[in-house]
Amino acid sequence: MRKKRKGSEADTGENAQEEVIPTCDLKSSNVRSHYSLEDYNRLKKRCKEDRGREPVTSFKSRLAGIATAPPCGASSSLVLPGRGLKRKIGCIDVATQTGRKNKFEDDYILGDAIGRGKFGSVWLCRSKVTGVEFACKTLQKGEETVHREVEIMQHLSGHPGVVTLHAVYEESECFQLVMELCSGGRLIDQMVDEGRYSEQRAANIFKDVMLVIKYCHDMGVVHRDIKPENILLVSLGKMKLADFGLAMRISNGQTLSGLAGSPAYVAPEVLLGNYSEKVDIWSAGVLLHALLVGGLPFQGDSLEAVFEAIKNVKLDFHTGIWDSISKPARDLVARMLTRDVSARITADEVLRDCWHVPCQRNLHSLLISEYLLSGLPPL
Ligand SMILES: Nc1ncnc2c1ncn2[C@@H]1O[C@H](COP(=O)(O)OP(=O)(O)OP(=O)(O)O)[C@@H](O)[C@H]1O
Repeated sequence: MRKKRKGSEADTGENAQEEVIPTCDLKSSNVRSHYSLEDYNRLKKRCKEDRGREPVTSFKSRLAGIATAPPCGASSSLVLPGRGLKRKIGCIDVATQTGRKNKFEDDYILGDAIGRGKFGSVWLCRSKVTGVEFACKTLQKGEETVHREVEIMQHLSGHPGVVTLHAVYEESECFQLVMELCSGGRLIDQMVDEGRYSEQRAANIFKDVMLVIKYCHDMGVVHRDIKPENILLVSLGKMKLADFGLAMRISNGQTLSGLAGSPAYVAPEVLLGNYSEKVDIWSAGVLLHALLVGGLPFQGDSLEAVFEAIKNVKLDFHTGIWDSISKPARDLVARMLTRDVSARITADEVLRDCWHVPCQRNLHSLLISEYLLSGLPPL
């Protein structure tokens, strides 16, 4: 029997709210995702105290992971032909089947561990033929959603904003996913190190994030776990979206159910039941807030409090730090963090927004806020 991984509908009950700090692995995304960046040190201490309690099973299995993937090849109401579905859902796509002929170790030399998620380890590896370095993610087959993660990565691979899947090796117990190596680290680590971003810098990274979200939506995929922990940096300030472990196929007009995501980034409608690809817009709005302000918009001392804030807190864009942020930037965050899903803007509309494509109308206010932040005179 397959185990349930991130996203099992069965876990949407009251247990979902029991766990406050689900994991103490500070290298993982959870602690940072749930709380403000400023709270990081405080949480570090609490995590230390909590160490020894039930670790991984409590979090993604109860909260983040929630919609189960259909077993590979099984039919599912969530896998319908729809927009952008360039291939039918299946197991392993031909393009990445080459690895099946050989074993992984015939073709690659395994190096050091470079990342660890709750459901897989990521290693450095080097091609024996070309000498090129890659990242290799090992996914144990027992996990129900593993097949879906592989399939969705194959479906999306090729876009400059998606981590390219180079090869898939299917072994009896696991899949080895050979991916392009993103050596710039995670956006979250840069955010923690550097604090809030200038509007110009935030706009640069945010635009790339939105381009890849729009691509996913056009391809009929909802990522469901947009957060800076899943944004990997590459050279020249470019980024790649990673970790499609919670991603789901969706067709036009279809809705998903099941609690999935990371608490601080989760959209209110996810907590209520039915939702669509617009959840990624909400999460990207939380990310934009974090980039501009240096903290998360919806916080609390418990998971319940965070959810309560997501459902009810009215953000005030007129006081405090927002004073130094341009009106177009504030407006964009507000339009993304709109609880009324039909009023929330789409990825396309976000990309057409004037803030990150400075137009005549708001260029001036952007320059003013850059000036206020930097102390340098505007150009
Ligand atoms: N292509 C890559 N290049 C470089 N590092 C990577 C790559 N893919 C993943 N990593 C590293 O490995 C970590 C874990 O990867 P990933 O998020 O895919 O695993 P996961 O088990 O699905 O994680 P999570 O616990 O967030 O669900 C990432 O945070 C990152 O540090």
